[in-house]
Amino acid sequence: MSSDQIPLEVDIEGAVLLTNPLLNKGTAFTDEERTAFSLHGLLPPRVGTLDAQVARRLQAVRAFTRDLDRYVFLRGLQDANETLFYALLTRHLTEMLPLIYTPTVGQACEQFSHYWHFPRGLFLSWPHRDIINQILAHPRYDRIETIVVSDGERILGLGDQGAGGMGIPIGKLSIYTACAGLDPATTLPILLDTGTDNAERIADPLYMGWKHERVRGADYDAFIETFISAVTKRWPRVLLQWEDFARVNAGPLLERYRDRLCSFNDDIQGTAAVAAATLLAGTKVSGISLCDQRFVLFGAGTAGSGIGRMLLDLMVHEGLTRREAQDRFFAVDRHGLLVEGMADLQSFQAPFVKSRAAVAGWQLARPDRIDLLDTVRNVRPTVLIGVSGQPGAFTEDIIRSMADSVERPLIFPLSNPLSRCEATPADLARWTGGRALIGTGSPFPPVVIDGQPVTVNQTNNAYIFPGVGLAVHAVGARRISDAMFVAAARALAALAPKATQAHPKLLPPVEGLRDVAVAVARAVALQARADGLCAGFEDEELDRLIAAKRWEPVYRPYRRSR
Ligand SMILES: NC(=O)C1=CN([C@@H]2O[C@H](COP(=O)(O)OP(=O)(O)OC[C@H]3O[C@@H](n4cnc5c(N)ncnc54)[C@H](OP(=O)(O)O)[C@@H]3O)[C@@H](O)[C@H]2O)C=CC1
Ligand SMILES: CC(=O)C(=O)O
Ligand SMILES: [Mg+2]
Repeated sequence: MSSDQIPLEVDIEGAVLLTNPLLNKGTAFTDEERTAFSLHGLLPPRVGTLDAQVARRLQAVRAFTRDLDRYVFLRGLQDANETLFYALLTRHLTEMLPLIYTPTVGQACEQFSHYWHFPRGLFLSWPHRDIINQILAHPRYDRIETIVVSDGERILGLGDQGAGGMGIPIGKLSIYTACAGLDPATTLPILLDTGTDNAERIADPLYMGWKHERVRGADYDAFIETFISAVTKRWPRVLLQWEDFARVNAGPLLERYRDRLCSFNDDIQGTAAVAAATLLAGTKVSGISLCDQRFVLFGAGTAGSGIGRMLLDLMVHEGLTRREAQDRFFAVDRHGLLVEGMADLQSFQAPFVKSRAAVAGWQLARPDRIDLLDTVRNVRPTVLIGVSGQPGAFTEDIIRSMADSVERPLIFPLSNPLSRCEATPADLARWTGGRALIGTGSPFPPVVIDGQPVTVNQTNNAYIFPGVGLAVHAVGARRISDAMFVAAARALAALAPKATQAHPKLLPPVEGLRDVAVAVARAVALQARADGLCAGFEDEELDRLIAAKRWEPVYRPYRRSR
């Protein structure tokens, strides 16, 4: 008998059972179960199947005209019946992912206080900072193994959404379950509500968060310390993913806590790994090796610095000195190319700052500032990566200039959601005569050039974090090293479909994300073992360990607990 057929002991009945999303089966409760759990009369008489339920909900999702309505419907389904929600998601991943994740989740975070109808996850707010231990102590959280936490300050490229940022931890954890197969009963989305500086949210009478300007500095740090102390006390082996924190906090929080609990920052490390993987696959198509590329990074913040650091490490690993690797790297931020002596340089940007001598002979439009176009004209990059949240920043001039000096330019406008992307794939394809190898953070509508479909790779960290989490739980990793993310990147790059046509795919398709999670998990687990971060295991045990952590969205039979 497979584990899915072993009856589950259930101790609730009637309407209470039907309103428990982890146990509810809706119309799929069998006649025997309806008798055993006092469900007769509460459901229409005909017993249904999961397949029929999926078909019904798919029809309903498709009947809406607006994606935000589809999102609200799907969130309602998740709150009513998680098995059905995940069955729908996993069977129609390509169609559902943009609805529960980027781009739609961006709009959902902005509108959070307007469509909200049912609690999910935990809101830990500054006014309740003294009772965090008490809140976490509830037995309903006994099984928690994975947390995604945000403070809502940098939601995608949409800035501060305050409490509405909760949409992101919910969405990320849905991907953990759909792709990595983590049991939803073991996941917990958390929003740390330390106020918002978004004037629109504060002015909104329906805003549900703490209406107060953001707590900052030492008070903020003390709040996070209280939170982490409570988390590590309650769940010493938990995996915690930091998500969508502002630039000022993202890096420092990762560094402060990565040795205190098993945690990583998805925007820094997950994004770096997916960008590196797409790029490694791209080097095979362009024929230019990693160490021969010239990189321009637009947006030297959280994601940008993570991508930059991983690429530097990879180039050093391939044989360049750190200096040589840095010489191939140019980072443009809000005030232009990062050059020594500039105001507002951040310590995490240090590896990417150019000396004045390095840019001395450059032709510039203005003497006081080196913008992206100047940089592209002078560097003649082979790779252009955007993580700035600035729509339209990759202009026609910039892209045409880049395409003049490289046959297959690698262009990755990674900012989310669609409205924040640095350029549309259609424009990139047009301005480069279809030669660009394109990666975007969110899924775009298909592009056709000269009658040929142009591949747009969805270079999103959803290709990485599910596999990392699966590995952590499968082998009981205590901590997460940068090398584990490099292993994830290499494993993903190795899955790139063989490049046979003019518009090759650099990443496996989204419908393959479940297999990707397993392949990434294998590589990450092996690296965790090599780094001494988990107990030993035999190679041949690994597939079994991974499979044992995978929950499937199927209905198990129930019997009453005695
Ligand atoms: N595809 C993917 O998987 C991922 C995509 N992203 C996307 O990347 C974007 C950035 O995220 P993240 O790095 O965390 O955000 P950050 O705010 O940390 O970084 C953005 C950087 O861009 C800079 N910037 C702002 N305006 C300009 C401008 N006009 N020109 C050049 N630089 C500018 C910012 O400077 P300043 O702080 O001064 O404003 C900041 O340094 C978001 O849209 C996010 O959705 C992020 C993670 C994963
Ligand atoms: C994808 C993601 O993590 C972001 O845009 O922040
Ligand atoms: Mg993010």
